Amino acid sequence: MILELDCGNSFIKWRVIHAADATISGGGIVDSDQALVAAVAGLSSLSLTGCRMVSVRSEEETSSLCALIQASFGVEVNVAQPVQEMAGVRNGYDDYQRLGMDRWLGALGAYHLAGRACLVIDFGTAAKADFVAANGEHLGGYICPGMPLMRSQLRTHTRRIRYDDASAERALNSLAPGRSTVEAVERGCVLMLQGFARTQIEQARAMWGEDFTVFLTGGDAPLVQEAAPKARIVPDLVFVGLAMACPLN
Ligand SMILES: Nc1ncnc2c1ncn2[C@@H]1O[C@H](COP(=O)(O)OP(=O)(O)OP(=O)(O)O)[C@@H](O)[C@H]1O
Ligand SMILES: CC(C)(CO)[C@@H](O)C(=O)NCCC(=O)O
Ligand SMILES: [K+]
Repeated sequence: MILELDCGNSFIKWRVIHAADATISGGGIVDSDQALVAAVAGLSSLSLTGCRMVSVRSEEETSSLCALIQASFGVEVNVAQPVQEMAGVRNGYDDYQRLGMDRWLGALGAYHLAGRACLVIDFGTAAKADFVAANGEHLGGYICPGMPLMRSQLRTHTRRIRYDDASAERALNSLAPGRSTVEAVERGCVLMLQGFARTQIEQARAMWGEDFTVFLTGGDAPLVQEAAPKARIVPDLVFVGLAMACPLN
């Protein structure tokens, strides 16, 4: 069994797959290293043979999590590293090491799945878009605040925007003009994300006509789905790229 980890800025997504056929025997989302170890250890009949990880965290945080995994489960951790080119995709950054590894693996996974030009839009703590041309050239992308960051900036920098998580969730049953603070903020931020998605799709269309595939991923992808009706929602897109970047046997 292989432990797969996607360490984002706010959450760690994990899953355990069987090495032979890649069937999934467990997975989840946790908000700390300790919660990760507890959740993985709680899987029945766990016998890990390896671990692969992508991290956008600092070197220190990443190596301390690797040490914890090794101490807890006795497996080496294979951490995905930046490269200029892999699986037919060429990194488009001036300095390829600066491109976020979650973005790079998402682009690898998408191009592998689509086999043609693709646009990957990932709605996590940050929202990001990446363009890969039909010949595998990564053209670059965009980064902007995701839902959690937009929300918290408004809450932090205004005196009178205050609401709890439960009312935030209720506010998203519609996108009609808000009639309360919580509705106005939550729906306004969702419309920002949808506008981001629509603009990227327009740009892809200007370059590629209709010959491209849109992938939506990240925890907040469902909020944007209606703005991208033809998109494929692939929650585990980063894991697809991770398996390509860190093959284990
Ligand atoms: N089951 C879930 N657990 C945690 N967050 C969730 C869940 N479902 C949806 N979300 C939402 O997903 C968002 C976080 O997305 P994600 O986990 O992709 O971010 P991240 O990987 O930490 O960030 P980034 O990829 O930008 O570094 C939050 O806004 C959160 O509310
Ligand atoms: C943009 C984030 C924070 C999204 O997780 C991550 O991909 C990252 O830290 N990237 C490095 C900066 C860049 O991609 O240009
Ligand atoms: K991530």
